[in-house]
Amino acid sequence: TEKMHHMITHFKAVIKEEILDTLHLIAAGKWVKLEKTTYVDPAGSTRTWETVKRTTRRTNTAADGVGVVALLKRTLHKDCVVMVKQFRPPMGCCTLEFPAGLIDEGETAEVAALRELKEETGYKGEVVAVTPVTCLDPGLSNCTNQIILVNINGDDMENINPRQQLGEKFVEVILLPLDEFQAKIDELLKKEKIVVDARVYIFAMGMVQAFFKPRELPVLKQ
Ligand SMILES: Nc1nc(=O)[nH]c2c1ncn2[C@H]1C[C@H](O)[C@@H](COP(=O)(O)OP(=O)(O)O)O1
Repeated sequence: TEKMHHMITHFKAVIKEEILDTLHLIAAGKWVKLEKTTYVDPAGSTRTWETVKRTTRRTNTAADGVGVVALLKRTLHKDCVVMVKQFRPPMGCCTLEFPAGLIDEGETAEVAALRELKEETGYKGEVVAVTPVTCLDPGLSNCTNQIILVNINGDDMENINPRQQLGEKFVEVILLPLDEFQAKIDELLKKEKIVVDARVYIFAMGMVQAFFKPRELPVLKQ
């Protein structure tokens, strides 16, 4: 296993992708393309993989898109996570997601996050933290995201009656209290045919740990 670990950490990965890209294009649409990626595995065998890529990826942006974890903070209200529900054609149903979108040409992830939040929810936020570039479904696609943590001052006049700026999109805004985030998502899932985004549910599980089991001391396992 030590030899295997060495081979994996010294993986030489994809070979001459820029040349093989054009030779091994299987199909291309306006938004996505399907390619055959050639790479060398740890045992030295040359293999191929069917890879989905976005055609919209910019050369000067770190990630394809952003996801926004937006916390709405208002006097005399519980802090709420600002969520969006929308019909997603690939899923054939509605999904519960963090506000999100693709990064436009020349935009930073932070600017894209505040723009998408404003468009999809109407809220004006302030960036609190930014994740590194994260992968989304690496067995399928090279798609990447940065998650931006944003605070929204709900007492600010601008955020009292937020108005979405959607264009051709149809997005429903759902506010869920942070301290009951997982329970409220579970309620929604029971009530309607909706699929929750993995990042959202993992965040919800993390919140349960943070609220109810902070600094749990290590104990002897039974
Ligand atoms: N895979 C896609 N197929 C499409 O037919 N259209 C697509 C795909 N991905 C993006 N888009 C279109 C739809 C929107 O008009 C724009 C921008 O999407 P954006 O709002 O940035 O991202 P999402 O919220 O994740 O849709 O791209």
